[in-house]
Amino acid sequence: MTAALSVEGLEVVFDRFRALKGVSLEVREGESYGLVGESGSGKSTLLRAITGLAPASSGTITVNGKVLGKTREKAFYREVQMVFQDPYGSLHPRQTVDRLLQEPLAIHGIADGEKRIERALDEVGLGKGFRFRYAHQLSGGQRQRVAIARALILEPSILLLDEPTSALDASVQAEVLNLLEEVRRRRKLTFLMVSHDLAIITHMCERLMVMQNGEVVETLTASQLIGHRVSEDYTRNLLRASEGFVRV
Ligand SMILES: Nc1ncnc2c1ncn2[C@@H]1O[C@H](COP(=O)(O)OP(=O)(O)OP(=O)(O)O)[C@@H](O)[C@H]1O
Repeated sequence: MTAALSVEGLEVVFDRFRALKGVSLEVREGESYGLVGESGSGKSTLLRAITGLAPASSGTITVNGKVLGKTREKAFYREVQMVFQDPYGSLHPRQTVDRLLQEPLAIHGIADGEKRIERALDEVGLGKGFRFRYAHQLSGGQRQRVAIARALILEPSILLLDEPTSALDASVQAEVLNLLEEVRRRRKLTFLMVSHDLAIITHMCERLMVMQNGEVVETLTASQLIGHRVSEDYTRNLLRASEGFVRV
């Protein structure tokens, strides 16, 4: 299978702090790939470097066979979209859902906006009734659905998901995770997903990478993690720390 996304020797330095120290990974087309590791290990920085929000000082990022340059061209965002952790911060509260969805369409000069907006709202389980509501009138779960609709509206092939449900209540979390999984299957999307919750990662992802201090510790399949067939003590400790998961 071809790689949808590959990262080779990626370095990110903030002032003199090396947040990523030569990270490599390969995500296959249509795969859902997880990133785990304790807080500060560089998971978000990796997603942000892919989208151009964090400065890569060296390394190569390839998306659908195309090596990215220093800056992201407009076309990149039609291939890759990101969903952030906090649906309160990522959507302007005083904008209507319609305006939030129109914005990327206008930037990319897309003509069949009406159809895309209706499809996206249906797909995320909100429907037309939500189109002229303001973001501040929505619950956290509904906001995250709008954020997902906005990510889908340009019909990307890759979604980068940074803890997409950790700001939500447990019951809403499951609904949003199921929605993401449905959308992935329907649209044959590739996911690269960060979560601190190993149960979520093993539920959603086929393979995963464990990170620590800006480096790759090991890569595993979900079933290796579930079966505790891990090579590194760091991963064993992560498993131990998520005790609920260990008991399963
Ligand atoms: N813009 C920035 N300027 C300076 N340091 C930064 C910046 N962004 C991230 N860092 C640092 O880089 C390291 C990795 O941060 P990152 O957010 O990628 O970790 P993470 O694994 O996603 O953690 P969490 O699970 O808490 O979100 C941290 O030490 C963080 O303080």
